[in-house]
Amino acid sequence: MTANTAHPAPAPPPGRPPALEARHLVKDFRGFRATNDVTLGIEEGEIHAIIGPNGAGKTTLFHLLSGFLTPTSGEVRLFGERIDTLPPHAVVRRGLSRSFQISSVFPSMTVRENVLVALQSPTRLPGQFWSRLSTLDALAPRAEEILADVGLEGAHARLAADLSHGEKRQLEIGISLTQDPRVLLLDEPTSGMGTEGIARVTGLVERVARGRTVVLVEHNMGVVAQLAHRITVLQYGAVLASGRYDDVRRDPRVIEAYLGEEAHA
Ligand SMILES: Nc1ncnc2c1ncn2[C@@H]1O[C@H](COP(=O)(O)OP(=O)(O)OP(=O)(O)O)[C@@H](O)[C@H]1O
Repeated sequence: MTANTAHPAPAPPPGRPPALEARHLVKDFRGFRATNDVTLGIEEGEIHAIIGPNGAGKTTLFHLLSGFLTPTSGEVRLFGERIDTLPPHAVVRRGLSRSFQISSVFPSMTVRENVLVALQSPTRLPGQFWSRLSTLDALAPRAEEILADVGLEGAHARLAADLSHGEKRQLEIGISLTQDPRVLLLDEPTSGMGTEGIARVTGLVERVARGRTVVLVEHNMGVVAQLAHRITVLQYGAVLASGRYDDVRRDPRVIEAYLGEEAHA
């Protein structure tokens, strides 16, 4: 398996801070250290995969990076600005959006309604939870655009409950895009999918990554190899290795800890 050659890793803009940065992040849960001194810089325009065995701390790191958990110590910075002290909605306003491993889709609404509700969420229209119909009309073209971006243009009138698992993931990514994120965090976007769904969502991530920074947790190493410019391997909450896919997969510590035989392929 070879690394992402379709688009080379972007060169970090000189003098600019990373898009997303963790500095000495620590998270303790009642004495258990789930995140152990994680320092990590993700450059603007990069697709960065976070991998590691079950329980390695990937989801906890995601929660910390997106403001859903407050670190015990350390810092998170978005384009140089500290965000670890901000609530999640304030982090979204600054340009970071995430999708969830647990579905965030409203099943009893249509696909289009799900996107419209997200478009008029309080993070976009402060002080209003449910806007007037005229506002909904104004948002309709953007909703159609997002549905086309995620390949659901033909499904806008269907109930979200009736979507396939893969289509739900497409819709979740669409919902994340309503916030116009500069940095998009995707938690296991291909989990539970067959070959066809994996190929569709991988292509979708490639598309939405254009002009954005994407960080994803992903177990499927084929997907990681195809998408990621750089990867970070977590083990016991700490960074075991971080760098270009081809370099990291040859790191003997990574081979021993995680990749196993696949790394020799
Ligand atoms: N709220 C919590 N309270 C106590 N322990 C927690 C909490 N959240 C996570 N942990 C523990 O922290 C460790 C890391 O969990 P985390 O879910 O971040 O790992 P992961 O790499 O995402 O795992 P998986 O691949 O299975 O999703 C695990 O041992 C988990 O039991």
